[in-house]
Amino acid sequence: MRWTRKIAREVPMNLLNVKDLRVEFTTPEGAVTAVNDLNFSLDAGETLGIVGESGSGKTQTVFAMMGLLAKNGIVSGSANFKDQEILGLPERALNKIRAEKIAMIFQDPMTSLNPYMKVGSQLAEVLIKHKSMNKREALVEARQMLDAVKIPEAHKRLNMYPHEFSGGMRQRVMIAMALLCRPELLIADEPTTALDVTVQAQILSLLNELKRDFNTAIILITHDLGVVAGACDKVLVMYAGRTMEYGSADDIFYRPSHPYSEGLLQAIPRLDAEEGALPTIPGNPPNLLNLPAGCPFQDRCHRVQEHCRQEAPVLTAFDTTRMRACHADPAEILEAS
Ligand SMILES: Nc1ncnc2c1ncn2[C@@H]1O[C@H](COP(=O)(O)OP(=O)(O)OP(=O)(O)O)[C@@H](O)[C@H]1O
Repeated sequence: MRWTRKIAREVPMNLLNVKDLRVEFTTPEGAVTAVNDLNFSLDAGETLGIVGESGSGKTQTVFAMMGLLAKNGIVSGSANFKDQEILGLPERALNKIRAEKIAMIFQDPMTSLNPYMKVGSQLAEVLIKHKSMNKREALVEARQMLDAVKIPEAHKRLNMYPHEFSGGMRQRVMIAMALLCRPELLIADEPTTALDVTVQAQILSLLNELKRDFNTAIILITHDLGVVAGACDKVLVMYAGRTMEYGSADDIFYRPSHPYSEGLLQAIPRLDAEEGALPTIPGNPPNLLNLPAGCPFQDRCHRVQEHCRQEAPVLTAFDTTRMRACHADPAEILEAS
């Protein structure tokens, strides 16, 4: 009996399996493949960072899973959440999953909060609708959740409107709202981008704490590789809709094996850096309507070889904990890090 319990604790429960996820948009100029055969998985209580510059396909990846693609989007592949295929589920079933099992928070909390309704009523409404609570019970639970996300004087805040909160506090309210139904997965799309650095750090540390307390798995979407360092267990680096590197956060942060990850790392502001412009990766991401033959990163890659312009590298296991899509010698990149 004791042995069974021990095993149950040690073997993490697989929560989400995404296989060959592909998103194509039909546009007057032609088809745009925004997400190109993506594969990743997530265990209960684990945090995955999806990192890449603007337009790399991060948001469309999760939109596809959640049934939120624009009308001109076509999705294929598979997203298996707790042994249920969620791609292509009817709206009703998706609504239930979105309300109770997989919650989402975005960069701008005001897009999800009603400016004309007190915060307490908005939180309570979720519980009345999805947990069949009465208003009194719901307000008690709402206050407890505001406490959990460390909003001071939560009892007073219940009676305030969203505009009376600071940006960081509003993001905490959104996190509280997202966690009310105890989702098993929280998708946070650039949750700290609009906040200043100190508040950003507080929100990330809050997410870490909540993950531990509620055992919620998190997909954290960001363009800033620095954000994932302390917050994520594993990282998927995306470029032009494709996986460039996928592995443990420690590996990618401390020992990147892809030139694109190297570039993202160099673009992280460092406290010990001399003053001056932050290095960015020269050039711009390619036009998805007109991708070059070979590797999509070739024109911006400082390790480009002739081969890269002819043949797209295939995503291949590189060591036991990661995969990479690159023709360059990983040993050279590791040596430089
Ligand atoms: N409805 C649409 N029709 C055509 N192309 C679209 C549509 N929606 C998104 N795209 C394209 O899909 C690509 C990926 O977009 P996505 O929103 O996933 O990027 P992202 O990595 O999340 O970037 P950001 O950080 O700027 O949000 C972009 O090139 C975008 O222009």
